[in-house]
Amino acid sequence: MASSFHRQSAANRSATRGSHRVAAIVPLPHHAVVAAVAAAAPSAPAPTPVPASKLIDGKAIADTIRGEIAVEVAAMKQQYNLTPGLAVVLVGARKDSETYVRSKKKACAEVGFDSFGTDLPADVSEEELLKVVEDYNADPRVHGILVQLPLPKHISEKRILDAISIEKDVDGFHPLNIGSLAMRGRHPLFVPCTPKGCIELLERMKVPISGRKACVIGRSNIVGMPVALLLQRRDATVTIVHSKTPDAQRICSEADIVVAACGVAEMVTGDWIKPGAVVIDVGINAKDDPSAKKGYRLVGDVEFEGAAAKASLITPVPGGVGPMTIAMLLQNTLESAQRVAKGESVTH
Ligand SMILES: Nc1nc2c(c(=O)[nH]1)N[C@@H](CN(C=O)c1ccc(C(=O)N[C@@H](CCC(=O)O)C(=O)O)cc1)CN2
Repeated sequence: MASSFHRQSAANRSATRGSHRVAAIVPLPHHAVVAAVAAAAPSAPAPTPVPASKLIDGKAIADTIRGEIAVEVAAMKQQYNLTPGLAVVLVGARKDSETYVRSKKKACAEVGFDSFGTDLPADVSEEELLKVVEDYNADPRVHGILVQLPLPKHISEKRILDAISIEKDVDGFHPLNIGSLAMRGRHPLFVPCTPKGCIELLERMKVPISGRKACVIGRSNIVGMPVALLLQRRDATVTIVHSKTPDAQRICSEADIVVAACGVAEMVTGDWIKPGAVVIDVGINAKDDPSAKKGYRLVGDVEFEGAAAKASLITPVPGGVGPMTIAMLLQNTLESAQRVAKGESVTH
């Protein structure tokens, strides 16, 4: 096909204008053929833009929260002469982890926190990493410790997370914090940041939770399981669906609130969504896109256009849950520093 597809050169086009001469034709390079075919082919209808009123703007909400935290930090400095401090430990050189760690340190500076950082090589030993955690446990300037995940395979994530002092566990991953989250009448010192961010989005958007059916897709320790516990604590009727759940789509399509945290790009399509449901998309996946500058774009675990057509409210990716993760980390660190400032003893 390419060889039979031709265009007029600019010179030939101008020569034809008004003269009815038959223009000479020149072969077109392959890439131009492809572009021209695409332009000539009946194109798929452009997706209908999602109305702004349906979008949960996580970035704007996170910015508001960060502003609120900055005000509290200034007050704390004045009243108690105390500055909240966050220690961030990075192991290895994963590009995404480096980006998140940079964003966390920048966010600390913006709200007036002190930040401390330790960058370790990917082949660091478990013992060396434990020593770093223990030093931060003992440092009174540090109110929160965060070890960026994932860790290299040779390091036991469990051993490292368990070593973080419970009163500095601002990621909320310590088993005592998760255990308290699961028990009625108990209150964890810290709630994991991404699940906490999902609930904060629902609450700030005034989405009723009590008595509603919620479906959480995914059962990870970091997101699926704690977000399900948080929804249940707010009196939602929660179903967790996962890779072994028969008929996950039907179960999800009965939910008033959907939290997608399955880690599979665009798995949750419009037919999973009940008309009027609220959709919180936790996924961040890179999808090839030759038209994008980087050659890819970020998509969630939800197929956005299809789900948005059914939902009453939906988070975009990027700009939905992601920015809330860092805002909640700051909030947890502030709470930790406030406990110290007020001399509150930490009990479980
Ligand atoms: N110790 C931890 N490790 C990891 C956590 C965590 O909560 N604690 N969560 C994720 C990564 N993460 C924070 O660490 C994180 C992920 C995404 C975002 C974010 O703002 N995403 C943006 C898009 C960013 C981009 O362009 O790539 C968005 O969704 O708008 C912030 C933090 C795993 N590790």
